[in-house]
Amino acid sequence: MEKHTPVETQVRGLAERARAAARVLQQADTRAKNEALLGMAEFIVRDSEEIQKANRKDLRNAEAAGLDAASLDRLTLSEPRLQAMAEGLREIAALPDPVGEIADLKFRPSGIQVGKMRMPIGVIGMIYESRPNVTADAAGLCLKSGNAVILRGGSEAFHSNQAIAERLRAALGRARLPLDAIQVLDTPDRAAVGAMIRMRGLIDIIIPRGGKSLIERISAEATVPVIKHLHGNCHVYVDEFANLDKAVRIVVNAKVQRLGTCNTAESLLVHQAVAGDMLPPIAAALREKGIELRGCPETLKLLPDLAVATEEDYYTEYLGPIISVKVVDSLDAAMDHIAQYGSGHSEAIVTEDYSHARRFLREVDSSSVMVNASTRFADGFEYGLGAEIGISTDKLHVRGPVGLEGLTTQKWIVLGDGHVRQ
Ligand SMILES: NC(=O)C1=CN([C@@H]2O[C@H](COP(=O)(O)OP(=O)(O)OC[C@H]3O[C@@H](n4cnc5c(N)ncnc54)[C@H](OP(=O)(O)O)[C@@H]3O)[C@@H](O)[C@H]2O)C=CC1
Ligand SMILES: N[C@@H](CCC(=O)OP(=O)(O)O)C(=O)O
Repeated sequence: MEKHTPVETQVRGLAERARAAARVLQQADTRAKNEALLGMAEFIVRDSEEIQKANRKDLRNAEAAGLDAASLDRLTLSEPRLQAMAEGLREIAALPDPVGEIADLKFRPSGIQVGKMRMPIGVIGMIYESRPNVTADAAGLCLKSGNAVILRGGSEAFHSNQAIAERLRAALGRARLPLDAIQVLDTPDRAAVGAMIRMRGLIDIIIPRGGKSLIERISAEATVPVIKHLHGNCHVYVDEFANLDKAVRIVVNAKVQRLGTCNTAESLLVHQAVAGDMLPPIAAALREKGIELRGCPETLKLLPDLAVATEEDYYTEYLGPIISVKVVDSLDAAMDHIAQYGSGHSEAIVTEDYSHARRFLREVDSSSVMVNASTRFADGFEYGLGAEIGISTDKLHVRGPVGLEGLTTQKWIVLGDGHVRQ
């Protein structure tokens, strides 16, 4: 008989219970799911002091471990953030239920009707950063889309996630839905991640949200299908036909609006024909916001006091107040640079030229490609999905911001009335 480690046995138990819960959830009616979502919001608000107490424990440990200020901020659950989490759950309750939706129903010459019905995926395993609000967002989206979920948040958020999960599960119980529809791993041991990603047959999809170390492990070890939500080395390309005012606004917003998110711009490309006019004001606007620029030799001719950008810089997602800069001699060179160094997340062109905009949209192979807009728009809420589980940098089964629909699949349905094939 195959031997399992204690962690593997623990994760298998969770996955088996999730599988059983998923079968019930698949049939759950919208009213029960919404009742649970509203209950989750209610309990999070009601027990906000308890949740913040657990969060303070995490914050103390994280501070002692020397976590940086941006990460501490992401970990913090203030009263307004808990209110926002609750509001997010209420918004998910208000979204239409995608499960059971029938589309494309058509008569065939044989007389049968053929169409597609939207279904939950089943059991989702999610591994994500130390941002405890994601626990509620992800659980809410999975529930509404009829999926059971096993959540593994960052270890720094361990106590916060346990406290939130307790409230989420209490709401499931009140709505008479299976508690095992939402389970949070109760160990920070990374071996549990290794076990989750090999639970083929019990977990249907793994959604990893994270950076390099997570990518490497998933790529080497996962046997369960994966929808990667990975790092964003996002670019803004200021074309030779760019409008200066738009360029400054877009570059500043894409870099500065939130430094630590995956859709933040990490690299600025500027066409050489306009670099002399546009780089100095763009650089000044970025520096005013405390951003350090690291440039190529051409950039340094215009802005000699900058640090030199190395090859490594162009591959780097800083998640902080630094941006790499490169002067390029054509639209093709900009797109080649993005193809080589980018992570396929989100890229923007600033241009007034229709043909360049069209080529950029068509030829850049990233999950979101934008014309004259900030990469920070790559977000489920901004795209009208209501909420998001994250941004898929994979091409299968869903790409870009993933909302309720991305957490479902479609099966074929056939309606006959005694029809047989000739
Ligand atoms: N595309 C998207 O939707 C999103 C992408 N991101 C990306 O995430 C990154 C920032 O988040 P960050 O917190 O640094 O991410 P990390 O990759 O460090 O951590 C994310 C999660 O993965 C776990 N993990 C990391 N490495 C391993 C490993 N080798 N084995 C097992 N588990 C592992 C972490 O656990 P542990 O706590 O043990 O470290 C944590 O739960 C950025 O690159 C950002 O772009 C962030 C949000 C959304
Ligand atoms: N869509 C989000 C970014 C994705 C996200 O949640 O990233 P992160 O803040 O790194 O966990 C936003 O635009 O704020």
